[in-house]
Order: sequence, then structure tokens, then C-alpha cells
Amino acid sequence: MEKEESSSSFSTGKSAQEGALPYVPDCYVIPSSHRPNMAPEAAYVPIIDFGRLNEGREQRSMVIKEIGNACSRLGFFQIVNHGICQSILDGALSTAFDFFKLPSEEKMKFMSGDVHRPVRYSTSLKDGIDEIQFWRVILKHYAHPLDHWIDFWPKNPPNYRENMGKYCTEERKLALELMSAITESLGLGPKYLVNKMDEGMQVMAVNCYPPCPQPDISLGLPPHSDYTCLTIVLQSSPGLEILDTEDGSWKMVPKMQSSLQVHVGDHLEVLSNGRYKSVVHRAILNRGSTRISLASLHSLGMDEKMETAKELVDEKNPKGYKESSFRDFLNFLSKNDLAEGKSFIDTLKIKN
Ligand SMILES: O=C(O)CCC(=O)C(=O)O
Ligand SMILES: [Fe+2]
Repeated sequence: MEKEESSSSFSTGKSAQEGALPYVPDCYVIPSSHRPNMAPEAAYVPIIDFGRLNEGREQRSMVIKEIGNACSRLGFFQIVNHGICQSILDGALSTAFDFFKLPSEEKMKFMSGDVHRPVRYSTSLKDGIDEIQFWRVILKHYAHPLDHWIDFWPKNPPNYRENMGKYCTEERKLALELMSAITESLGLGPKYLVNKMDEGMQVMAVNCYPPCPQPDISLGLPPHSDYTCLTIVLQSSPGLEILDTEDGSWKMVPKMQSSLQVHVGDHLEVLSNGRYKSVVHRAILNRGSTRISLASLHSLGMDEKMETAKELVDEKNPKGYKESSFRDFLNFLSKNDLAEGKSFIDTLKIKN
């Protein structure tokens, strides 16, 4: 991508407010101890063949075990044979690229600093009021129930609603199947959360990281865990890093054709009473090309409290977490800056 195109395509709120020439956000310069390694080690990522879930009881129980191991040891894994066809994955990524290439005025229609808005475009985690600008632009929108939200989504590019709608629908089906497998892996049975997940929220975070002139001193997205039950990530190119809790180093998540990355979120940590830990991750940048990631965030309904499963509480494992809802997270986000290391899950932990 040429420089001029990238800067005009990724103009932020500031440029419009100030009437300035095309503007690229300031780098978020991070302390040297947290700067990215430009040649990171690859993370070990378990690959789970999802198709085997429906290939009889024996195969299913093996896959459930693999999922349980990945969740308890690492908090993430990748799935292949997930049933979403390549044209739907490609269609979602390409319409996302096209959205960010639109003229600023078109994107600014969705600009908002209010984290409670169901559709919003922003240039940092809390937007607008932040002093720190991240090297990221984002379009976030609710996606379930689709017919309720789709009319609020961008009309441009013209195929946005169709392509992203198809992708969100498929993602959600997958997320529900995954949650069933996960509750089964916890010994709670496949139906444990089905009704609540049916009524649940799906938020699509469409992240765009333009080429960055100084990727060695910047970050696209600071370290955080997702508030969700689970998150499914599709990336156009590598850039997602996972914190290795064993040695404290950052490891790069490899991008495999057609596979989807699954993250344990904070609410799953709560449900499992800490057996599964939400995974801390971040996004790094590169000089050469724009990177897009689609993070599909799945949780219970807006005001439905996620509680620790009582089946997983006993004398040896006392209840370790307070209950909370998606709205509680949004209220936390509106008052706290994740970039300063504030973490939602820390506010839920009960000191036993
Ligand atoms: O860009 C990525 O790969 C990660 C995105 C992410 O973590 C998020 O949107 O929560
Ligand atoms: Fe995330």
C-alpha cells in the first residue's frame, strides 16, 4: 500500500475535527521493557480438528479432551475443519479491508467514544478522550440477533452487510458448538449454558492496523484478556501474540490457512472457577502492509450474570470469582484504561 493511500485511508477523528491534512495517529511509544521483539518465537498452538466432534462418541470424547487440555494448559487453540467455507472467510476479510479504505467522512459517521453504542468506529480502546493513540482503527458492532442489528451496520462498502453478516452467522453457530464442547470438557455437560448462550451477545471487532513506520517501539493493541466466554479470531496476516505464562515471553501466533484462533475469555475463567484461564494477548505491527483481524466476541446476554459453576466449587477449590455481566464489563471499560494495565478479571477475583 502506498504511503499516501494509507494515511488518508486511516485518518482519525482528529483530522476531521481539526480539518487537518491526512493524519496518521501518533505512535504509542511503549516502555523499552515491553517493546516487541521483531523476530518473536512462534507459539505452540494446539490444532483441533473440529469435524471429529460429530464422528461418533469415541472421536467426540477425544476432541473434548483435547479442547479441555488446551483450555487448561494454554487458554487458546486453533480449529480446522470448522465448517465455515473459505469464501466466507475471504469475503469478510476483503469487505473489512474495503471499509477501512473508504474516505474518512464515511467512517466518521460511526465515530463514537461511547463504549455502550452498538456500532462504533474508533481509533483507540476508549477513543476520543484518550491521550494515547494506538496504531489501530476499529469498527465494532453487535451481531446477534443479526436481523436486529444489521440495519445499523455500514452500508458501504455495498457488500459489507452481506459478507460480514454471513461470516457472523457462521461464527456464532461455531461458538455455540464450541461452548457446548467446553462445558462438556468441564464435566458440566454439553447443554449447561445452551439457553443462556442462545440469548447471548456477539460483538464483532473489526481491527485494522495500518503499516507502522516504527513497529519496534509501538503496539497495535496493548496486552489484555477478552471479557468474553470465548473469542474467535481470523487474521489476514500474523501479528497476534500470546503471553507465555511459563516463561513470561511473548510468542507469535502463526497464521494457518483456513484455521481460526479460539481464546478463553474472562467469563469462561469465572465459570470454570479458574480451571481455564483467560489468555493475555496483544497485537504487534509491521512496516510493510495493513493487517486486519476479525475478533468475534461471544458472551451471555447484556445483563445476564456469569457465575462460577457450583459443581466446580468445593472445599479444596473455593469460589474464586464474583459474578458479572457484559454490561458490568462495559461500565468497567468506560472508567478504566486497559492500556494502563487495568484488567477486568482482576476486579472479579475473590481473595480466599
Ligand atoms: O488483532 C488481533 O489479532 C487481536 C485482536 C484482539 O485481541 C481483540 O480485538 O480483542
Ligand atoms: Fe483481544
